[in-house]
Amino acid sequence: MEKELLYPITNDYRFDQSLDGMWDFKFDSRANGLVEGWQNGLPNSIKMPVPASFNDFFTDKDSREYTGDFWYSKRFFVPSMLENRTIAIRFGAATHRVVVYVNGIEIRQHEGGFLPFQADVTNAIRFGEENVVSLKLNNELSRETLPAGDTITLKNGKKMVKPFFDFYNYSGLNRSVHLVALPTQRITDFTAVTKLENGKAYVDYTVALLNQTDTKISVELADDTGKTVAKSEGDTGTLVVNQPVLWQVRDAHLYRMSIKLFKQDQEIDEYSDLIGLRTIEIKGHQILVNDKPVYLKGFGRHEDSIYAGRAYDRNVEKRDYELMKWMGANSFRTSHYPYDEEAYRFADREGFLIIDEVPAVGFKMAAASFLGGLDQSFFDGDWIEQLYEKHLDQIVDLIKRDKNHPSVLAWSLFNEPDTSTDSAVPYFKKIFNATANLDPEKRPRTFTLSEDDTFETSKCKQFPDFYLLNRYPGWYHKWGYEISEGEADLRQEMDQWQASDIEKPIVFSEYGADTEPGMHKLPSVMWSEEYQVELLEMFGRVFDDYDFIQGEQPWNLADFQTVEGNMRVNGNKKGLFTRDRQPKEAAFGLRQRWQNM
Ligand SMILES: CCC[C@@H]1NC[C@@H](O)[C@H](O)[C@H]1C(=O)O
Repeated sequence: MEKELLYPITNDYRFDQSLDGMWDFKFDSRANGLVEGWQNGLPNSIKMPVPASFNDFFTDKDSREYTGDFWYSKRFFVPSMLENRTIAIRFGAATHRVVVYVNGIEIRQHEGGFLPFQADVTNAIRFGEENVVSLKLNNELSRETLPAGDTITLKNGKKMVKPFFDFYNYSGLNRSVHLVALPTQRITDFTAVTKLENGKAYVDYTVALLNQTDTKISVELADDTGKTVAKSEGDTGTLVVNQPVLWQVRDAHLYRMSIKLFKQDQEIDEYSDLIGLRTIEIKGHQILVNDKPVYLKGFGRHEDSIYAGRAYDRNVEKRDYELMKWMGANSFRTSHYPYDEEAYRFADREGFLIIDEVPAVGFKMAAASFLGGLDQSFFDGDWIEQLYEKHLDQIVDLIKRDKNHPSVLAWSLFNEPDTSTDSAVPYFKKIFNATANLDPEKRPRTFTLSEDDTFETSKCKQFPDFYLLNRYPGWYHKWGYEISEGEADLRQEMDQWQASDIEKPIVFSEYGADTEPGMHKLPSVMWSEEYQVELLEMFGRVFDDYDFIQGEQPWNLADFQTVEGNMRVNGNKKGLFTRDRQPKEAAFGLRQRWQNM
């Protein structure tokens, strides 16, 4: 659980320098880098881009599939003028775990490959000189890690991951690295929660400090013209905005919240960030934004692109937003892990709603179906206690990092966990109880129900504030000419939800068909573009017949890289767009449906 996750900025008190670029890189297959002194720098290393996954740069299989310890290292200068400040290195993510060394001294460790963390290096660096940061990463999976899987050792001695999910185990420094200099007495966090009443916005805020002695706080809110519209003082308070311009879905308006810290009337720190004035509520079968019902049109996505793997690439993000806007979308789920912080800033600006998901994926032994399936309940495993600690830790940090984004609609605490056995219930009860008050705004919490976890079979329907359904009739069962049976089964389940006393919205968070771009067949067959069109049309017909269905997010926005398997053709091809972001036939049909909604 990180203490400080504020996004790095530069101003008169704070300094932020990127350490992105080419780093030294070296595999440590015998895990003896530490003994050989790699914490002081890497001998006989190669150069590796940061941010990037290392996997797809290589031409040999052993390097691409490498599993185990591997090191990054970089020399960096710290100017003397930064003395008397806290010096830290902030990592956007390191996948999946890391030990941080500076000038040979171990600074800290971090577990969890999709959230930021900060290493305070003040006592290890030398001012006015070159310093060296060395990182020992590890990308193995286990049943007590997020995401879940196994790691095996082959007869040839090579390690290999066996994920309980299908996205590729891209590894490395997948997000930006920053060198930051901070005031020793400083702002470490803030919250801003909006209420709307009688045409005014009331922003209840809190400010957290490191070392509060003799300090005072002032807070201002400025509109997008820079005009101050509200002021307050103190570490908690309410900013009152007359005639607020609200943050609306696909019509975003942002305000800049500026916090100033004074000591004996002298300003010693300032932090500002953009917020949106809006409210979110689940009411009966509806999702309300600013008291108005919203129907979610969007996608499950992946951070995935050619060459850099899972690395955050703002060029890809920009193209994905242009595609989603072209489609008439208004939302997406960060399947199956927290995305880079910039992706949420895109959504804040574009007025997109985000279902923000932790990497609690693979919590289902049958999902290891690429490995022939493992027949037992995941929640009966002896790994559950360890897993719970890491799971809660990552939910805490996810909410701490993303709580002030107007785009965040809800928190997804699992993807397709096995909720078909009683042993799931105590685990879910602990997670949902422990996370009930983490979000100051108390946004809805949910998880995706896999297609084996139906209205009849799931034992955990009592927990979510609304439902995310992953359903694959027409693909994983009742496929091809049998699709009419698949539709009938789906309608039967929807009738059960409708007949129940459950008064919560349902969003379809996954449905789709693998589709080979350019494959055409009349009449359609599976894998053809025509089949994907017909399957999505089938789902559209069902959605239109049940008013408690309040959202549709087909799987996936784009094709993406997966593990190898006899059910994958160089990746998952359920994208509405190809991996290089060009449309398949189904994109045009779905666009027309959404334009007319
Ligand atoms: C029946 C499970 C479907 C599965 N759901 C999780 C996604 O991460 C996968 O990509 C998707 C698929 O297999 O296409």
